[in-house]
Amino acid sequence: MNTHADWFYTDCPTIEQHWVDQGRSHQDTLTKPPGSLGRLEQIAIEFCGWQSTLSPECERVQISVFAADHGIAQQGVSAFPPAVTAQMVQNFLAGGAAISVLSRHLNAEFHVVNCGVATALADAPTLVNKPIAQGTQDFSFEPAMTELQCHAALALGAQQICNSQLFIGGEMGIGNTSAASAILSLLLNQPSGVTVGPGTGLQHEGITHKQDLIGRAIEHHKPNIRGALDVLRCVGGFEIAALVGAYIQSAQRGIPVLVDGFITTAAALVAVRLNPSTRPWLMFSHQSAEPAHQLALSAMDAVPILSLEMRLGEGSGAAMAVPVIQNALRLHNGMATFQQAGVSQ
Ligand SMILES: O=C(O)c1ccc[n+]([C@@H]2O[C@H](COP(=O)([O-])O)[C@@H](O)[C@H]2O)c1
Ligand SMILES: Cc1cc2nc[nH]c2cc1C
Repeated sequence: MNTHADWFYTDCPTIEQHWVDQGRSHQDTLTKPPGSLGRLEQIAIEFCGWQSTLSPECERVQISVFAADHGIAQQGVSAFPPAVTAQMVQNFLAGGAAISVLSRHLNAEFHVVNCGVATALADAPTLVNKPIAQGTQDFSFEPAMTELQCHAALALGAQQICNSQLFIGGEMGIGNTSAASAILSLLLNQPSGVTVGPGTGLQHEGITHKQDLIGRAIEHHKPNIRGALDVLRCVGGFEIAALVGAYIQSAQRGIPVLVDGFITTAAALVAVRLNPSTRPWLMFSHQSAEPAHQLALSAMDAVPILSLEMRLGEGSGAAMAVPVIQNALRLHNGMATFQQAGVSQ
Protein backbone atom coordinates (compact mmCIF):
# COMPACT_ATOMS: atom_id res chain seq x y z
CA MET A 1 0.00 0.00 0.00
CA ASN A 2 2.82 2.46 0.73
CA THR A 3 4.97 3.18 -2.26
CA HIS A 4 7.96 5.38 -2.87
CA ALA A 5 5.53 7.83 -4.41
CA ASP A 6 4.23 8.67 -0.92
CA TRP A 7 4.67 12.38 -0.08
CA PHE A 8 6.94 11.78 2.92
CA TYR A 9 9.68 10.30 0.73
CA THR A 10 10.08 13.52 -1.30
CA ASP A 11 13.48 15.16 -0.73
CA CYS A 12 13.80 18.25 1.44
CA PRO A 13 15.62 21.28 -0.04
CA THR A 14 19.41 21.12 0.19
CA ILE A 15 21.04 23.80 2.27
CA GLU A 16 23.20 26.20 0.25
CA GLN A 17 26.71 25.76 1.64
CA HIS A 18 27.85 29.24 0.55
CA TRP A 19 25.41 30.86 3.01
CA VAL A 20 26.77 28.66 5.79
CA ASP A 21 30.32 29.63 4.83
CA GLN A 22 29.44 33.34 4.69
CA GLY A 23 27.70 33.07 8.07
CA ARG A 24 30.86 31.55 9.56
CA SER A 25 33.05 34.23 7.96
CA HIS A 26 30.76 36.96 9.36
CA GLN A 27 30.98 35.44 12.88
CA ASP A 28 34.77 35.66 12.65
CA THR A 29 34.62 39.42 11.88
CA LEU A 30 32.60 40.23 15.05
CA THR A 31 34.26 41.83 18.09
CA LYS A 32 35.01 38.69 20.09
CA PRO A 33 37.74 36.08 20.05
CA PRO A 34 36.75 33.64 17.25
CA GLY A 35 34.67 30.82 18.72
CA SER A 36 34.08 32.58 22.04
CA LEU A 37 30.29 32.50 21.64
CA GLY A 38 30.51 28.73 21.43
CA ARG A 39 27.35 26.98 20.26
CA LEU A 40 25.61 30.34 19.75
CA GLU A 41 27.86 30.87 16.73
CA GLN A 42 26.90 27.48 15.29
CA ILE A 43 23.18 28.21 15.81
CA ALA A 44 23.43 31.52 13.91
CA ILE A 45 25.46 29.89 11.12
CA GLU A 46 22.86 27.11 10.74
CA PHE A 47 20.10 29.72 10.41
CA CYS A 48 22.12 31.50 7.67
CA GLY A 49 22.05 28.23 5.71
CA TRP A 50 18.36 27.54 6.41
CA GLN A 51 17.21 31.04 5.45
CA SER A 52 19.78 31.72 2.68
CA THR A 53 20.70 35.03 4.26
CA LEU A 54 23.42 36.69 6.33
CA SER A 55 20.76 38.27 8.62
CA PRO A 56 18.63 35.36 9.84
CA GLU A 57 15.56 35.81 12.09
CA CYS A 58 13.61 33.60 14.46
CA GLU A 59 10.71 35.78 15.58
CA ARG A 60 7.76 33.89 14.05
CA VAL A 61 7.52 30.57 15.86
CA GLN A 62 4.84 27.90 15.40
CA ILE A 63 4.07 25.53 18.28
CA SER A 64 1.69 22.64 17.64
CA VAL A 65 0.99 20.19 20.45
CA PHE A 66 -0.21 16.79 19.23
CA ALA A 67 -2.30 14.76 21.66
CA ALA A 68 -3.55 11.18 21.64
CA ASP A 69 -4.46 8.27 23.88
CA HIS A 70 -2.59 4.96 23.96
CA GLY A 71 -4.04 1.46 24.34
CA ILE A 72 -0.95 0.41 26.26
CA ALA A 73 -1.76 2.98 28.96
CA GLN A 74 -4.27 0.43 30.32
CA GLN A 75 -1.35 -1.80 31.35
CA GLY A 76 0.00 0.22 34.28
CA VAL A 77 2.97 1.68 32.37
CA SER A 78 2.51 5.28 33.56
CA ALA A 79 2.55 7.00 36.95
CA PHE A 80 -0.66 8.78 35.82
CA PRO A 81 -4.09 7.55 34.63
CA PRO A 82 -5.02 7.77 30.91
CA ALA A 83 -7.73 10.36 31.66
CA VAL A 84 -4.94 12.93 32.20
CA THR A 85 -4.37 13.19 28.42
CA ALA A 86 -7.79 14.78 27.78
CA GLN A 87 -7.61 16.80 31.00
CA MET A 88 -4.24 18.28 29.99
CA VAL A 89 -5.56 19.11 26.52
CA GLN A 90 -8.27 21.19 28.20
CA ASN A 91 -5.52 22.81 30.29
CA PHE A 92 -3.50 23.64 27.11
CA LEU A 93 -6.60 25.24 25.61
CA ALA A 94 -7.46 27.14 28.80
CA GLY A 95 -3.93 28.59 28.89
CA GLY A 96 -2.78 27.02 32.15
CA ALA A 97 -0.20 24.46 31.02
CA ALA A 98 3.55 25.10 30.88
CA ILE A 99 3.50 25.20 27.07
CA SER A 100 0.56 27.65 27.11
CA VAL A 101 2.56 30.05 29.31
CA LEU A 102 5.74 29.75 27.20
CA SER A 103 3.83 30.06 23.90
CA ARG A 104 2.17 33.26 25.09
CA HIS A 105 5.51 34.69 26.13
CA LEU A 106 7.03 33.84 22.72
CA ASN A 107 4.00 35.24 20.89
CA ALA A 108 3.98 31.91 19.04
CA GLU A 109 1.32 30.62 16.68
CA PHE A 110 -0.13 27.99 19.06
CA HIS A 111 -2.40 25.03 18.28
CA VAL A 112 -3.41 21.84 20.01
CA VAL A 113 -4.12 18.98 17.63
CA ASN A 114 -6.36 16.16 18.83
CA CYS A 115 -4.96 13.21 16.88
CA GLY A 116 -6.80 10.55 18.87
CA VAL A 117 -7.98 11.43 22.35
CA ALA A 118 -10.76 9.06 23.42
CA THR A 119 -12.75 11.67 25.36
CA ALA A 120 -14.88 14.26 23.52
CA LEU A 121 -13.21 17.68 23.71
CA ALA A 122 -15.01 21.02 23.98
CA ASP A 123 -14.40 23.22 20.95
CA ALA A 124 -11.89 26.04 21.34
CA PRO A 125 -10.26 28.51 18.92
CA THR A 126 -6.81 26.89 19.22
CA LEU A 127 -8.07 23.29 18.97
CA VAL A 128 -7.70 21.29 15.75
CA ASN A 129 -10.10 18.42 16.45
CA LYS A 130 -9.25 15.65 13.97
CA PRO A 131 -9.03 12.38 15.93
CA ILE A 132 -7.97 9.40 13.81
CA ALA A 133 -9.61 7.02 16.35
CA GLN A 134 -10.29 6.89 20.07
CA GLY A 135 -6.69 6.07 20.93
CA THR A 136 -4.40 3.39 19.53
CA GLN A 137 -4.77 -0.34 20.10
CA ASP A 138 -2.68 -1.85 22.91
CA PHE A 139 0.61 -2.69 21.15
CA SER A 140 1.44 -5.38 23.70
CA PHE A 141 -1.26 -7.44 21.88
CA GLU A 142 -1.57 -6.08 18.34
CA PRO A 143 -0.33 -3.31 16.02
CA ALA A 144 -1.05 0.11 17.53
CA MET A 145 -2.66 1.27 14.27
CA THR A 146 -3.65 0.15 10.81
CA GLU A 147 -1.72 1.28 7.71
CA LEU A 148 -4.59 3.60 6.84
CA GLN A 149 -4.57 5.16 10.30
CA CYS A 150 -0.79 5.57 10.24
CA HIS A 151 -0.93 7.37 6.87
CA ALA A 152 -3.82 9.55 8.10
CA ALA A 153 -1.87 10.56 11.22
CA LEU A 154 1.25 11.40 9.14
CA ALA A 155 -0.91 13.55 6.83
CA LEU A 156 -2.66 15.22 9.78
CA GLY A 157 0.72 16.30 11.14
CA ALA A 158 1.87 17.56 7.75
CA GLN A 159 -1.32 19.63 7.33
CA GLN A 160 -0.50 21.66 10.45
CA ILE A 161 2.63 23.34 9.06
CA CYS A 162 2.08 27.10 8.64
CA ASN A 163 4.52 29.76 7.45
CA SER A 164 6.94 30.43 10.28
CA GLN A 165 10.67 30.72 10.88
CA LEU A 166 10.76 27.78 13.31
CA PHE A 167 8.48 24.83 13.89
CA ILE A 168 8.12 23.23 17.33
CA GLY A 169 6.07 20.07 17.78
CA GLY A 170 4.94 19.14 21.26
CA GLU A 171 3.12 16.03 22.43
CA MET A 172 0.74 14.92 25.16
CA GLY A 173 -0.25 11.30 25.66
CA ILE A 174 -0.25 9.24 28.83
CA GLY A 175 1.68 6.06 27.93
CA ASN A 176 3.66 7.62 25.08
CA THR A 177 7.08 7.05 26.64
CA SER A 178 6.27 3.32 26.26
CA ALA A 179 5.65 3.88 22.54
CA ALA A 180 8.83 6.00 22.21
CA SER A 181 10.94 3.36 24.01
CA ALA A 182 9.54 0.58 21.81
CA ILE A 183 10.31 2.66 18.70
CA LEU A 184 13.90 3.17 19.86
CA SER A 185 14.30 -0.53 20.71
CA LEU A 186 13.17 -1.55 17.23
CA LEU A 187 15.03 1.15 15.27
CA LEU A 188 18.28 0.95 17.25
CA ASN A 189 18.14 -2.77 18.03
CA GLN A 190 18.36 -2.20 21.78
CA PRO A 191 16.68 -4.22 24.55
CA SER A 192 13.87 -2.64 26.56
CA GLY A 193 16.21 -2.59 29.58
CA VAL A 194 18.14 0.17 27.76
CA THR A 195 15.27 2.16 26.23
CA VAL A 196 12.63 2.12 29.01
CA GLY A 197 12.69 4.65 31.85
CA PRO A 198 10.42 6.31 34.44
CA GLY A 199 8.40 8.54 32.06
CA THR A 200 6.06 10.65 34.23
CA GLY A 201 7.60 9.19 37.39
CA LEU A 202 7.44 5.40 37.76
CA GLN A 203 9.45 3.96 40.65
CA HIS A 204 11.70 0.91 40.45
CA GLU A 205 8.94 -1.76 40.40
CA GLY A 206 6.91 0.13 37.84
CA ILE A 207 9.93 0.50 35.56
CA THR A 208 10.63 -3.25 35.77
CA HIS A 209 7.02 -4.02 34.80
CA LYS A 210 7.21 -1.53 31.90
CA GLN A 211 10.53 -3.02 30.68
CA ASP A 212 9.10 -6.58 30.74
CA LEU A 213 5.94 -5.54 28.89
CA ILE A 214 7.81 -3.54 26.20
CA GLY A 215 10.41 -6.32 25.90
CA ARG A 216 7.69 -8.86 25.10
CA ALA A 217 5.91 -6.42 22.77
CA ILE A 218 9.02 -5.77 20.65
CA GLU A 219 9.70 -9.50 20.31
CA HIS A 220 6.04 -9.96 19.24
CA HIS A 221 6.26 -7.29 16.50
CA LYS A 222 9.84 -7.85 15.28
CA PRO A 223 8.99 -10.51 12.64
CA ASN A 224 6.56 -8.08 10.94
CA ILE A 225 8.92 -5.10 10.80
CA ARG A 226 10.37 -4.21 7.37
CA GLY A 227 11.30 -0.62 8.07
CA ALA A 228 10.62 2.59 10.01
CA LEU A 229 7.03 2.87 8.76
CA ASP A 230 6.21 -0.57 10.22
CA VAL A 231 7.84 0.42 13.51
CA LEU A 232 5.68 3.55 13.66
CA ARG A 233 2.50 1.63 12.82
CA CYS A 234 3.13 -1.32 15.17
CA VAL A 235 4.28 0.48 18.34
CA GLY A 236 3.81 4.22 17.73
CA GLY A 237 1.00 6.57 18.63
CA PHE A 238 -1.24 8.92 16.63
CA GLU A 239 0.51 12.00 18.08
CA ILE A 240 3.93 10.46 17.33
CA ALA A 241 2.94 9.71 13.72
CA ALA A 242 1.57 13.25 13.37
CA LEU A 243 4.91 14.60 14.66
CA VAL A 244 6.77 12.49 12.08
CA GLY A 245 4.55 13.91 9.31
CA ALA A 246 4.91 17.47 10.64
CA TYR A 247 8.72 17.23 10.88
CA ILE A 248 9.10 15.88 7.35
CA GLN A 249 6.66 18.43 5.89
CA SER A 250 8.32 21.32 7.74
CA ALA A 251 11.73 20.25 6.39
CA GLN A 252 10.28 19.80 2.89
CA ARG A 253 9.00 23.41 3.08
CA GLY A 254 12.39 24.69 4.26
CA ILE A 255 11.21 25.51 7.78
CA PRO A 256 13.70 24.39 10.45
CA VAL A 257 12.39 22.20 13.25
CA LEU A 258 13.31 22.52 16.93
CA VAL A 259 12.88 19.06 18.46
CA ASP A 260 11.72 18.90 22.10
CA GLY A 261 12.37 15.88 24.38
CA PHE A 262 12.26 12.10 24.54
CA ILE A 263 9.07 11.28 22.61
CA THR A 264 9.62 13.96 19.98
CA THR A 265 13.21 12.76 19.44
CA ALA A 266 11.87 9.23 18.84
CA ALA A 267 9.51 10.79 16.25
CA ALA A 268 12.46 12.69 14.73
CA LEU A 269 14.40 9.43 14.40
CA VAL A 270 11.47 7.82 12.56
CA ALA A 271 11.32 10.90 10.28
CA VAL A 272 15.05 10.69 9.53
CA ARG A 273 14.87 6.94 8.86
CA LEU A 274 11.88 7.44 6.51
CA ASN A 275 13.43 10.44 4.79
CA PRO A 276 17.13 11.08 5.58
CA SER A 277 17.00 14.50 3.82
CA THR A 278 14.98 15.71 6.85
CA ARG A 279 18.01 15.54 9.16
CA PRO A 280 19.77 18.81 8.11
CA TRP A 281 16.56 20.74 9.01
CA LEU A 282 16.45 19.50 12.62
CA MET A 283 17.87 21.28 15.67
CA PHE A 284 17.66 19.68 19.12
CA SER A 285 16.56 21.85 22.03
CA HIS A 286 17.31 20.01 25.24
CA GLN A 287 18.49 16.85 26.92
CA SER A 288 15.57 15.22 28.72
CA ALA A 289 15.93 13.50 32.10
CA GLU A 290 14.47 10.35 30.49
CA PRO A 291 17.62 8.14 30.39
CA ALA A 292 17.30 6.78 26.82
CA HIS A 293 16.99 10.25 25.31
CA GLN A 294 20.80 10.36 25.02
CA LEU A 295 20.75 7.16 22.95
CA ALA A 296 18.20 8.62 20.52
CA LEU A 297 20.15 11.87 20.21
CA SER A 298 23.44 10.03 19.58
CA ALA A 299 21.81 7.98 16.82
CA MET A 300 21.35 11.26 14.92
CA ASP A 301 24.66 12.86 16.06
CA ALA A 302 22.51 15.47 17.80
CA VAL A 303 23.83 17.73 20.56
CA PRO A 304 20.99 19.58 22.29
CA ILE A 305 21.19 23.25 23.30
CA LEU A 306 20.01 23.01 26.92
CA SER A 307 20.24 20.46 29.71
CA LEU A 308 17.79 21.39 32.46
CA GLU A 309 16.68 17.93 33.68
CA MET A 310 13.24 18.62 32.19
CA ARG A 311 10.95 15.67 31.33
CA LEU A 312 7.62 17.39 30.76
CA GLY A 313 7.08 17.12 27.01
CA GLU A 314 4.38 19.42 25.46
CA GLY A 315 7.16 21.16 23.49
CA SER A 316 8.23 22.90 26.70
CA GLY A 317 11.97 22.21 26.40
CA ALA A 318 11.98 23.50 22.83
CA ALA A 319 10.08 26.63 23.85
CA MET A 320 12.70 27.24 26.57
CA ALA A 321 15.47 27.13 23.96
CA VAL A 322 13.87 29.71 21.64
CA PRO A 323 15.20 32.78 23.53
CA VAL A 324 18.71 31.30 23.31
CA ILE A 325 18.30 30.99 19.53
CA GLN A 326 16.83 34.49 19.26
CA ASN A 327 19.75 35.96 21.21
CA ALA A 328 22.25 34.00 19.08
CA LEU A 329 20.74 35.67 15.99
CA ARG A 330 20.63 39.12 17.66
CA LEU A 331 24.36 38.85 18.38
CA HIS A 332 25.07 37.67 14.83
CA ASN A 333 23.07 40.56 13.32
CA GLY A 334 23.84 43.34 15.79
CA MET A 335 27.44 43.09 16.96
CA ALA A 336 30.05 45.43 15.54
CA THR A 337 32.87 44.04 13.44
CA PHE A 338 36.51 44.59 14.45
CA GLN A 339 36.79 47.06 11.57
CA GLN A 340 33.62 49.03 12.52
CA ALA A 341 34.63 49.30 16.18
CA GLY A 342 38.30 49.98 15.52
CA VAL A 343 39.34 47.00 17.64
CA SER A 344 42.69 45.36 16.80
CA GLN A 345 42.53 41.71 15.74
O1 LIG B 1 9.60 14.95 26.61
C1 LIG B 1 10.10 14.20 27.47
O2 LIG B 1 11.31 14.05 27.58
C2 LIG B 1 9.15 13.47 28.40
C3 LIG B 1 9.65 12.52 29.28
C4 LIG B 1 8.75 11.88 30.11
C5 LIG B 1 7.38 12.15 30.05
N1 LIG B 1 6.91 13.06 29.17
C6 LIG B 1 5.45 13.36 29.09
O3 LIG B 1 4.75 12.47 29.93
C7 LIG B 1 3.77 11.74 29.21
C8 LIG B 1 4.22 10.34 28.96
O4 LIG B 1 4.71 9.71 30.13
P1 LIG B 1 4.17 8.26 30.52
O5 LIG B 1 4.85 7.99 31.82
O6 LIG B 1 2.68 8.43 30.68
O7 LIG B 1 4.57 7.38 29.42
C9 LIG B 1 3.55 12.46 27.91
O8 LIG B 1 2.43 13.29 27.99
C10 LIG B 1 4.85 13.24 27.71
O9 LIG B 1 4.58 14.52 27.19
C11 LIG B 1 7.76 13.71 28.35
C1 LIG C 1 0.21 16.57 34.66
C2 LIG C 1 0.90 16.14 33.40
C3 LIG C 1 1.27 17.10 32.44
C4 LIG C 1 1.90 16.67 31.25
N1 LIG C 1 2.34 17.33 30.17
C5 LIG C 1 2.86 16.46 29.32
N2 LIG C 1 2.77 15.26 29.84
C6 LIG C 1 2.16 15.33 31.05
C7 LIG C 1 1.84 14.37 31.99
C8 LIG C 1 1.20 14.77 33.17
C9 LIG C 1 0.86 13.73 34.19
